[in-house]
Amino acid sequence: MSANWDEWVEAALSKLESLKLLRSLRPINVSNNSSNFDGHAYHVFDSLRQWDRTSVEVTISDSTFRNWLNDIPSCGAIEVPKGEEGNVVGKSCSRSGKKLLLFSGNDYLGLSAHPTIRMAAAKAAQEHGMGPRGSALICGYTDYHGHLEASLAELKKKEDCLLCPTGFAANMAFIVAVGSIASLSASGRIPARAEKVAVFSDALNHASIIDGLRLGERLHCIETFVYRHCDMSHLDALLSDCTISKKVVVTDSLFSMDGDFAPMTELAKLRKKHSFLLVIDDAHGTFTCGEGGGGVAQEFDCESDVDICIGTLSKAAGCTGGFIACSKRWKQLVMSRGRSFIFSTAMPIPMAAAAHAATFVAEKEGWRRKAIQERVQDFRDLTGIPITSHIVSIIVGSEEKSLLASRHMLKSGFHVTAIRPPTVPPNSCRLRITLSAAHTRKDVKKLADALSRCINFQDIDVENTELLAKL
Ligand SMILES: Cc1ncc(COP(=O)(O)O)c(C=O)c1O
Repeated sequence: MSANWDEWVEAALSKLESLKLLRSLRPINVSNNSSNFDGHAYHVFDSLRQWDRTSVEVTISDSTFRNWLNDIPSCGAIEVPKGEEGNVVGKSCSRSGKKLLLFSGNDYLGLSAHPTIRMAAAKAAQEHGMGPRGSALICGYTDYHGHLEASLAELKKKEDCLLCPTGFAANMAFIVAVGSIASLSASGRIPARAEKVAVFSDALNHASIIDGLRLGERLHCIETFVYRHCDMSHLDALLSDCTISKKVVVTDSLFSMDGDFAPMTELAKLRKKHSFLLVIDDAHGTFTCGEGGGGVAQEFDCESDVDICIGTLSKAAGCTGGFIACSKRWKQLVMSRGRSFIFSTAMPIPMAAAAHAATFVAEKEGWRRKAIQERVQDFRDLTGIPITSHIVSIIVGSEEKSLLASRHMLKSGFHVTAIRPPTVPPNSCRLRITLSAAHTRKDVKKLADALSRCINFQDIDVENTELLAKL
């Protein structure tokens, strides 16, 4: 991190201390067995097992299937499939409904059903229930949370880590906290322009980053500069023109809707040139990328160039929750100023226990990352589409075309969602396909066959991964 940023954080913390606004975590020890956390209790496996299929095989009722085909809006009431005698599923009746193969979830390693992770959650629930319910600053933070933070800090090669209720909350908390540096150092009540924090944000960043920036602007702390997607010349020019000294660049590391990687090496070079704080949202890269699952920065060998790594436990870890891996001083600042952290209940103990087990399993079961890469290669071989990650974005254009394609896939037995505005810009509606370690080559072959009946693979626009729909 640039020396300036260290100084600004120190000054903000001193100011908070003088105002008696510095906050602390006070872990409550609920576990009397620290061996819970050293990995001894965790079993790992060396290949795909039957339970992994739970994360990609689902059933929906016949009426839900019909509603989806006809795009009938629903509030999600679940219709319990009935057996011949009308018994509830799980008693004596057979399960009816439509079986689908999911190519739409974010459980990239297939860990949500892993026995070690189930066991960790179940054991913690048996022993502690949900644990103390309250914000982490009041009574919601336990030794389970502390151990999870330590394992995530180690994974991300950072000094420390702060858990948040979700990844969305983590991005909001960090951005509001970084903006608070402007208000804490301002000479007047409202920061003057030069005292603000200039945040440079990729045009395709996740909604939680955008909302955090909107809030920071509303609080008169942040001025936002949006650079064209992954366009480093544009970013360089914006940075060079900007007279605000406190500069931050924030980017998704692997873009959730497009499946492309941020240009990490170029970002690291620009960071040296302009001394900005580099913040990445590694929601889709954590556990899936890098040799040990350390994420996109590990994959691109630039972990030390990333100052702050934000992530989620709701995707490849198969759990839920968010985190900010950073220095101890940054952690103190976010704990004291990040409102979506401060004013929200801490994650339940079983979830912290499950995520801790998932962190361990994800690192040890490296074959899962290899399996994802193999599925990516299978998809490339079968379709000729030069995808670079496990998130496949097939742009079909209009909303109507994307819905037709998604309906065709549904009829063929695949859950592949059509992504439409406001998630993506108008006329760039797409099919978003996600590949997981729980998929087999056979699954990808069947998917490609079904896709080939609604998409012309040869008409691909490689630049935009854009395809012409046959429908
Ligand atoms: C890039 C990115 N960041 C953050 C989030 C939010 O994570 P969570 O689902 O844990 O709130 C998501 C999830 O949709 C995401 O795709």
